[in-house]
Amino acid sequence: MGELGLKMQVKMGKEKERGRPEKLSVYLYIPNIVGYMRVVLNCVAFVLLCVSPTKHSSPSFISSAFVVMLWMAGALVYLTKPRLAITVIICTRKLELDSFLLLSSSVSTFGAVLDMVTDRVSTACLLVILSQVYRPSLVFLSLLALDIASHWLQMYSSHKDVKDSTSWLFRLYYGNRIFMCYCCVSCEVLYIILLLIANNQTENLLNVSSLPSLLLCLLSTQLLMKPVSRIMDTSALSRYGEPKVLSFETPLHRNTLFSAMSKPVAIEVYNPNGKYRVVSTKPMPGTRWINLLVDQGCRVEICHLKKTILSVEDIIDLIGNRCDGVIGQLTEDWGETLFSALSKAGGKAFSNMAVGYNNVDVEAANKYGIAVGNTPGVLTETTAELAASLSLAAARRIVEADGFMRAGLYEGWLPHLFVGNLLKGQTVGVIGAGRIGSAYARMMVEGFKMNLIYFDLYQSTRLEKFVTAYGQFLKANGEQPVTWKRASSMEEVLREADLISLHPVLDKTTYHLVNKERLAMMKKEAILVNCSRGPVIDEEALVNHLRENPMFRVGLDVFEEEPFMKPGLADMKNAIVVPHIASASKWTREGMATLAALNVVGRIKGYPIWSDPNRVDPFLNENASPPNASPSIVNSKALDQSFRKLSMEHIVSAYKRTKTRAILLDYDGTLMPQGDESNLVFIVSAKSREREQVQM
Ligand SMILES: NC(=O)C1=CN([C@@H]2O[C@H](COP(=O)(O)OP(=O)(O)OC[C@H]3O[C@@H](n4cnc5c(N)ncnc54)[C@H](O)[C@@H]3O)[C@@H](O)[C@H]2O)C=CC1
Ligand SMILES: O=C(O)C(=O)CO
Repeated sequence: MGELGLKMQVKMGKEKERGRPEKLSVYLYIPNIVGYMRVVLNCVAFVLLCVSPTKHSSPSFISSAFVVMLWMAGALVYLTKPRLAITVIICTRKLELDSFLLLSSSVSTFGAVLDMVTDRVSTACLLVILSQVYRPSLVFLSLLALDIASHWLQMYSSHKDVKDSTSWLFRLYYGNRIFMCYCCVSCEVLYIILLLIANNQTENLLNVSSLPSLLLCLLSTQLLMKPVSRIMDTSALSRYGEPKVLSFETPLHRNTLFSAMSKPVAIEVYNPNGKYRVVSTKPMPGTRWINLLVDQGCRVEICHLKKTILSVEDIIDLIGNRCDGVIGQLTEDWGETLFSALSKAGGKAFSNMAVGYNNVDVEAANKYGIAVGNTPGVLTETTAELAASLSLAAARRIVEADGFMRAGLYEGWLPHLFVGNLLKGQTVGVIGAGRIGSAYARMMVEGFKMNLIYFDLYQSTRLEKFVTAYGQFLKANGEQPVTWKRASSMEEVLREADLISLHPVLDKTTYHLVNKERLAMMKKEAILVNCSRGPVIDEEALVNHLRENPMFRVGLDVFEEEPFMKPGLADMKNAIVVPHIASASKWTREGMATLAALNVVGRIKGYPIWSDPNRVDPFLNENASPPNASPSIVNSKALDQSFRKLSMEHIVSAYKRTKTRAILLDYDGTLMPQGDESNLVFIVSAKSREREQVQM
């Protein structure tokens, strides 16, 4: 650990310069200094005593008794620990008390203390005997004091709180069990050798009638107990599916020296010495996002608080007094208070792990110059697929039928049993035909040959072209062609469609977009699906409508006051309700985490903003490094007006200067150079929603 300590010490010294809390750096220094003293003393002891071991007559009765007591205590703890761990695991699995599991493992404060105490008992036994059989005994007693002090201090600072993948030494130590084992037992082995040397000079080691020999045999057994108990422990934990708990890659961060003893702070830290501090308010799927942040020099802190929705106060605590960026969740209230706290902590970026950002006060972020990221594109198809699933489940009454079967009510096929709606040839209505709305429309048109009617503030020519082409294809094959219509009002969609799916953003214009009056306009047997945001529907009005119209069905992924449902909704057989899982596919969630992380680090490092948030594939390719850009920053214009001020003249002169190959016209008003000199592309403000590529 000595060299590791040095590395940590040097890095922490630098850290201090960057303004980390000094308290932590000091704590990290102490164990390392103590550690070095230990190494030096070990060497002195070894040389001194190998050269001229002065055999002490015989250990006094008191010290022998002390040694035996220590040994017994150590052995007892070792013998009971694996069993204790297994019992706790079984109980916690049954009772779902994960915190207990954490407590019993060696990454919790309690588990780590237990670990340390048993180790120290073992070392103490040897050192006390050595101090009796050798002179000067003071060396051994000092070694014992140092051993205890250094391990105790280390536990509350760097010990097991390290996953610095950039350091070859840490990788070797934490990634290689054999090397780690060697480091852990080498001191004890050294002491045993000393004991053997001393005993060999006078008596037969196997002479169990002599007290030192007997103790030596017993102690050797105890040294073996450590690896044996570890193996039992690890295999027991992996059998119960929690090998991660014992892994050194899942450290608990202890950010203050003593408060950690009573209340472990549930923060997982990666790359503790990273230059930029990025906090994630929740653990997010996959590890790529962590690796990408670490590669860019970030210290990543992941909050593991059991609470599902973090309060503003919780997040203020997480931000602390130095934080460069935060990755947050759509359940959190990112307003003036949090942006002000983040700004005070030196923060530059926040990203929602979501495409929707109605939980974020973008004006407040602008005020503090903080970038707000979101995660478009990666969840488009996944979300559309859930909307399609809810549409089918509602049309064919799948959930009702499933409950019927499970209740043992099925007595045989009947002509009227769970009759639902055929989708083919009917009209699908889409409100908000953006990325997800369009993807959903294509699925329903192509998959079920439905006609399309949509309402959006913008024309979706690409979607229209798709339906036209598909209609022509069907016609050419002798089938009834599908049709499309862009409605001039939302009411038109409500009146005409048989199945309506809501995909707008949530803002002032879409709040209670579907209310009592508009529900009344819909067909009595229509199906309504909502995978956008709960408040787009007046949920109370919906419950009444469902009650009065039993053949009207809904599929809801989102609710007005999540996680709650309005009274009565849960009792409605004509409602299918799922807990906001529309984007919940593994690939998508991992991709969302990646985009959110890259948004934050991109802003921190001053990278440009990606030209097209609808085409984020280059960021999601796991086999290549992502572009040095923030994939999607929603307030880019407000943060950097200069992008917008560039005129066509600038573009043309830039084209001539740099041999730009193409210009992309985009609706969102940002102007961003992308690519390298030889392949420069500008994104130019334009009124049209559709993108055109103009070859120059
Ligand atoms: N349930 C879930 O898990 C998920 C929900 N979402 C929600 O879906 C929303 C849409 O996501 P994307 O399609 O990626 O966004 P998008 O920006 O591509 O599409 C939103 C569309 O809504 C339209 N719109 C805005 N105001 C409107 C109005 N008053 N009337 C009609 N249309 C209006 C916009 O013009 C735009 O075309 C997100 O904002 C989010 O709230 C997104 C992903 C997953
Ligand atoms: O991305 C969003 O907006 C969600 O609702 C969760 O995927």
